[in-house]
Amino acid sequence: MAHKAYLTRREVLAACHRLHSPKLSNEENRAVFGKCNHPNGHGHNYVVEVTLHGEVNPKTGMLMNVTCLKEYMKSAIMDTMDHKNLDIDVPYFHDHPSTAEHVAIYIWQNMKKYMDDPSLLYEVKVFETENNIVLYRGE
Ligand SMILES: CC(=O)C(=O)[C@H]1CNc2nc(N)[nH]c(=O)c2N1
Ligand SMILES: O=P(O)(O)OP(=O)(O)OP(=O)(O)O
Ligand SMILES: [Zn+2]
Repeated sequence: MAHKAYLTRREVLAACHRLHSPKLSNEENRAVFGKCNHPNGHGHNYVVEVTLHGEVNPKTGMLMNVTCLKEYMKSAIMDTMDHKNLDIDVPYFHDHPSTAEHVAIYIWQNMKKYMDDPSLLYEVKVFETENNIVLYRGE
């Protein structure tokens, strides 16, 4: 019987953003997002944890070589988001406020695009700060 396990890799990226919704007026944006709506933006060191769930190959003892997961995360997360202005450099955030919720959803969708077997993706966890954390499982 093949065992199933969860495999998680962590990456840290630095990016800046401004919480602002084009669907709200400037006054509403200020009221909703407060200091995070400041026009000049602010930065975070985002911690991202991607978790896979699948069978452990009895021959290799691996669900997936972590090196492979690292490559997926480089393409889907680091190359597109690290040291960028999310609202300018990442098209997804041109019409989605760059909240941690949307960052997690964006990463989920991008990982699915790069993975050879997207069915292995179980969860994306985004720590926007040490205190603000979002968990997304594709719902
Ligand atoms: C703190 C910050 O710098 C933020 O950008 C926070 C402000 N509040 C907030 N609330 C959410 N539900 N999701 C967020 O990403 C977020 N970012
Ligand atoms: O408001 P910040 O940017 O300091 O980020 P935070 O984690 O929401 O701050 P706190 O949890 O201390 O309010
Ligand atoms: Zn922020």
